[in-house]
Amino acid sequence: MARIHLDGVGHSYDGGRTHALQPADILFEDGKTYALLGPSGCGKTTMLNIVSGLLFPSDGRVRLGERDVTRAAIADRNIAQVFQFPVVYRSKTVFGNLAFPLKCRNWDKARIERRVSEVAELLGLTARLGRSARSLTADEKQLISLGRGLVRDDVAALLMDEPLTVIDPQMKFDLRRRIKQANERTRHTVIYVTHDQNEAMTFADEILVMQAGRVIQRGTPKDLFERPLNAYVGTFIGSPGMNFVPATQSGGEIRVGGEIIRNDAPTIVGGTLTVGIRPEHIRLSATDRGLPARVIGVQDQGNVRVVELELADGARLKAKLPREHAIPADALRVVMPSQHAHIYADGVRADI
Ligand SMILES: Nc1ncnc2c1ncn2[C@@H]1O[C@H](COP(=O)(O)OP(=O)(O)OP(=O)(O)O)[C@@H](O)[C@H]1O
Repeated sequence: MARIHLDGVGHSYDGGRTHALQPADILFEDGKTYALLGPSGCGKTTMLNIVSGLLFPSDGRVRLGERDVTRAAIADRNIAQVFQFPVVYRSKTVFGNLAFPLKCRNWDKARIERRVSEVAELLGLTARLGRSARSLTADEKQLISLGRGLVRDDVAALLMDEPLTVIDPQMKFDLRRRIKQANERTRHTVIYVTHDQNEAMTFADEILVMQAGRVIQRGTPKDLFERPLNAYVGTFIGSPGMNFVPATQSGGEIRVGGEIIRNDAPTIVGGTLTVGIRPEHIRLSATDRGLPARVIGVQDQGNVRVVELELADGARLKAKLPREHAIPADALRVVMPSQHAHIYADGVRADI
C-alpha cells in the first residue's frame, strides 16, 4: 500500500501542442478510495494510465510512496489494474485465473487456496471455481478480472477503469458494496475511473471531478453535493443537478425575484449573479412566504417526485420532494432555505 503523488504531472499526446491532462499536483493518500469522475474525454484514463505505467507523462514526476516511478515499467510498480472489458485466460479455470497473480509471486499452495476462496466468495464465484473461463458469460468474465485485481493484498495500489460497464445493472449495486467491503479489509489505495456520479458517490472516500484535463474540485461525496465550487460541479453532481436562478445584490442582501434569500452575503465585485440551490433543498408552500411560482411538470420517480417550476420572472427550477409531500394546487410558493442557497458569480462560488 502506498500514497501516490503526481508531482506536476501532465500529458500531451501531440508533442506539447495540447494537453489531454494539464500539469498539476495531485496526491492520493495511502489506503483511501478515490473516484475520477467526469465526462468522456476529460482525461480520466490518461491519469490512470500514467499511474499504472501504461503511459509515461510528458510533464512531471510520479511517486509511489517514496519511489520515483515516472519511467518505471508496469511490472516494477506493484499495481493491480482492472479494465473496462474482461481480460481472462480462456484456457484456465476460474480458480486458475484467480490464482495466477499469486502463483507468479510464488505464494504457497495453502495461502493461494485460502485467498482465492475468500475472493471467490466475495464475488459470488465459489460455485464456478472449477469451470473453464471460456464457458462463462461476459458478466462472469468481468467478475474474474475484478477478482484478479482484488486477489493480491500486497499491491501498492488498485486501479479500476470503469470496471462495472459490462456488468448487469441489477448486480452493479451489490458488487460496488462488495468491492468496498473487500477494500475496507485490505486498505488498498484505490483509484476508480467512472463517468457515473452514482458509482463515484457510493464508492469513493473522495471524488476528483474532472473537466477538460483538469481536476476542478475534489472532496467527499458530501462536500461535492453540499458545497460545489462551480456551476459545472453543481450540475454534474446530483440528479437532477443544482438549480441556478438569477439573483441581485444590494449590500449584504441577495434577492431572487424581489425576495430576500440571503442577508449575510459578502460584497461580490462583478459577474452575473445566481443563487445555486439543490432540488432536494427546495420546499413548496401554500402560505404567503416564498416566491410565487407555477408548476410546469411533475416527474414521478417512485418514492420521490421532481417538480419543474417557473417563477414569476420566467426563471425555471426543479424541486425534488418525498412522495408524501403535497404539491399545493393554488398560490404555490417556492421556499429557498438560506443555509442551502449558495451564491455564484459567473458560475463560480462567491460566498466562501
Ligand atoms: N492514444 C491517444 N492518442 C491521442 N489522443 C488521445 C489518446 N488517448 C486519449 N487521447 C485524447 O486525450 C483526451 C483524454 O482522453 P481520456 O481517454 O484520458 O479521457 P477519459 O476521460 O478517460 O474518456 P473516456 O471516458 O471516454 O475513456 C481525449 O481528448 C482523447 O481523445
